[in-house]
Amino acid sequence: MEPVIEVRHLRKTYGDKVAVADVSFDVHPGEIVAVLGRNGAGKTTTVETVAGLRTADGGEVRVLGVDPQRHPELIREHVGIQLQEAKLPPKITVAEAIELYASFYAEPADGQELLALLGLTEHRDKRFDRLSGGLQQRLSIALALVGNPRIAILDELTTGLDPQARRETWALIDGVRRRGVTILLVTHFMDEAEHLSDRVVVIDGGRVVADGTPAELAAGSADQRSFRMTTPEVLDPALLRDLPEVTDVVAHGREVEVTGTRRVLPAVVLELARHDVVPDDITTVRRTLEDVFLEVTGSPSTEGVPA
Ligand SMILES: Nc1ncnc2c1ncn2[C@@H]1O[C@H](COP(=O)(O)OP(=O)(O)OP(=O)(O)O)[C@@H](O)[C@H]1O
Repeated sequence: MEPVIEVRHLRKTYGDKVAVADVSFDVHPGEIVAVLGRNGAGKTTTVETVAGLRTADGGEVRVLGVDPQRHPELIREHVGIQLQEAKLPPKITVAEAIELYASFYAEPADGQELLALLGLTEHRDKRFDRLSGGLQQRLSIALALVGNPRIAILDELTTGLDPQARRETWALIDGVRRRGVTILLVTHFMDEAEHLSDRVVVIDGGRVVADGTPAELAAGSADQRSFRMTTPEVLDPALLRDLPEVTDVVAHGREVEVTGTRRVLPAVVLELARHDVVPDDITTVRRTLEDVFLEVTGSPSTEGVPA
């Protein structure tokens, strides 16, 4: 199937500041793709360019086959966008906001159904300024979906929410996906990307540093393996570091973690045997997305509960 979003060598600068240096990725129909990266990585600039809200300085963006800058009416009709800060009149109620947004579209979604999908039915008469952060967030998602979009762009979906509200929001996104909406999601939370998305595009310093399914990213490159073992005596890591199959050795006392090529395990065991060392408790190491993030960006992602 043709991708519904194609980004090729996107570049965007603000004066001297390079916000996006070179970003390319595709999104296919029905996929949930997370754009993951720390603050300032260039995520928002990227997705706002996809939505036609910013103009690229270089590269190419195609949404549903067209340049979003040239066909704003098509983008408005088929792309729903939830931006970082929902700006609504303070006194508007939940139901009124949905009705107002629905009036912008020729064929809007069923407002009642949307309220139910997002758990807002019982809050329909509450004023916007009286809603908790979690409810405001849900309303902003509902508003992004009210035009029955084929693509929804959700930026920092759960920032500022408590852990329970985050989990609830995740469950709602699963519901949105089941409606067949393609979702481009911006997040700086690893667990969110891992939980919600089919594919993760990691952006750092305005460039894509990794792109794959959460499982692919966690598995690492096909040629890389890591394992842990315990040795009878504390081992001099230099013994293993010189092997051509080994790329890294980390020792904590008798516990050693070795990373290397596909053949690293037999090479290490053979080398140890030459020194009469028989390792014990050999286990292969499965990397998490957090490890991948660390590896490709050089520092941890934002962890834990949003501030
Ligand atoms: N309108 C603007 N004018 C000048 N600089 C900008 C503008 N918008 C973004 N930037 C800068 O471009 C870089 C990328 O910003 P962007 O908002 O795309 O990153 P982000 O990954 O979405 O970060 P955040 O999670 O903080 O929104 C940042 O250094 C930011 O300060």
